[in-house]
Amino acid sequence: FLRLLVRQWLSPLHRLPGPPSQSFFAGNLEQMHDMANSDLLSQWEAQYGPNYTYRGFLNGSRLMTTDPVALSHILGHAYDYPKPDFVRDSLAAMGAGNEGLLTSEGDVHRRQRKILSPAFSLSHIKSLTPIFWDKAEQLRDIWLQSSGDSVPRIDALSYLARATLDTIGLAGFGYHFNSLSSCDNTNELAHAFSVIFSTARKFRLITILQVWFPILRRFRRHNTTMSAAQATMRRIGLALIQERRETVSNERREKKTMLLDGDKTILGRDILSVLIRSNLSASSSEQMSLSEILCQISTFIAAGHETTSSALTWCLYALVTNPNVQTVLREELRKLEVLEDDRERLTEEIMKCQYLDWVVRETLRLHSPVTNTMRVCMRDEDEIPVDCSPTSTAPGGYVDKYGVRRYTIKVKKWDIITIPIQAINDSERLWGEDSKDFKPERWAAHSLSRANSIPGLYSNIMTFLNGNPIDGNRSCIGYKFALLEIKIFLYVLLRDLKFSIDPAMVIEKRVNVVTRPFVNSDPQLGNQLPLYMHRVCRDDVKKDVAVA
Ligand code: HEM
Repeated sequence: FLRLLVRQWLSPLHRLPGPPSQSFFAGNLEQMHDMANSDLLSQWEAQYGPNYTYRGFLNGSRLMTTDPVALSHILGHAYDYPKPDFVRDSLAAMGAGNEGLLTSEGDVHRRQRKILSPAFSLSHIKSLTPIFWDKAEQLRDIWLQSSGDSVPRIDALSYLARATLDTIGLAGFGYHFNSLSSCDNTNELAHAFSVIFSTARKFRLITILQVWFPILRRFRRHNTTMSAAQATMRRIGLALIQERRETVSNERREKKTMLLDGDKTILGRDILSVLIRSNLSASSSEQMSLSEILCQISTFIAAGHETTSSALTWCLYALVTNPNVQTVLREELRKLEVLEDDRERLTEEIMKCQYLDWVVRETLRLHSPVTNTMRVCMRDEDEIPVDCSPTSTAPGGYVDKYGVRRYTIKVKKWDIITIPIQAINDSERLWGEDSKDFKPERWAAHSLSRANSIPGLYSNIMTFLNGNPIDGNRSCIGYKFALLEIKIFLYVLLRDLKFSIDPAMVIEKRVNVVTRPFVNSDPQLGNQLPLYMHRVCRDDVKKDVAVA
């Protein structure tokens, strides 16, 4: 504790400008708690520039940066700037385990990422598309059946969450959650994960204390549910691994081809099978242990399920609040219908459809499922470079608290850095005055905008974190999986269904690891997105296009 106080006292971050602290104990943390629905970070950026500090526990200064040059440096040197221990611990407790890709660091991470990479290559992800099609069509049929001639109201969030859970179960490790077909949470694993992610987090002092005093983490809410979920996960995971190992050993014995291109069956194609093959091909010192493989299974669920369902839900929200965009998109997607008999070609064309791509990028920009992440400096000291290029209103660099213009930020070991993913994605400084508006067309002229310098893995947005790593790649390994899944779901759902929303309903964002919608007037119902929907036919599409 004393070390913490001394470290905070000695941190060079004190020199940076930033908002005044609100309390000695919690700094600005309480103020920042509901920032998904406030304009707090935009205001701070406008007032203090892209590099500033806010205050954490006992007024410790933490760096907040939306500066593309600083971001490239911090995220590019991922092993010198790992996730802080309390973030890893909290992700581990939420299902990712202590030895999975999301929570491992340094050489262990490098080794795991190398073994996992083949399973996330585009060619392999494409071979999983039959699962995406099946689950999207199953959901569409459920919604079509309930739509009939009337206009029913459904909670899009809960259905999409079930559909994406089923998808990751099958594509990730060949497991049938069957949560779309059984709406009552009867699957023990599905139930465990739904409890963990369902509760909105309140601002609580104990949460801050748990960051600094690990012993208090024993009193986390849902610890019992989590332990039960982890035990269930372990039991099911061990059985799945054993099954896959036997299949892969048989394959090797029979010298079957390791790649299954051309084969339309799913068996043996799931990410876990590819991981086990890739692991067996690695040298024994590089191989993952059984417990590491087990952790990857829960990591796929924790990292790949709620994130994708959140993205899809916000896509539908963006489309109901921008009905003209929904009409144009449906028209574009319906043009691809002629390829229905050739699924492979249709999938290729869906991936190439420019308007769909703009809509998805724009949704992921404005509604990033993960709104921020944290890093801690592990170099004894470092100088983080900042954007030095002058703008029309300001010269490059930043002015510190003492009025000195500086071109780097000095940091010391243990200094904490917040990467505000959503605030980078909708920064007015980077995206222009209309940065908060949903405008798919902005992507037509994107290469000319200042946002072009954001080091995002995908489309200069930070939703999947950074591309071009220098040392250590911590960007989302599943982003191709997510994009393909999102696009196929949107094609299937929008082609036959038209969605709308009650215009009087106020939708807010609630963040609990991922961002989900919440109806302001219905807090007791928790996270939800109530939408109206009805079946569309060709004539409706023509009429809508004429109006749009
Ligand atoms: C729209 C959907 C998704 C979003 C927005 C998303 C976002 C992210 C972000 C922001 C990170 C970095 C977290 C950090 O370092 O602080 C990440 C990492 C990761 N994601 Fe995703 N993700 C998505 C889908 C998926 C899917 C479908 C999978 C797996 C099937 C997946 C697996 C992972 C894994 C394993 C990591 C850890 C990578 C590493 O540290 O090397 N994600 N994701």
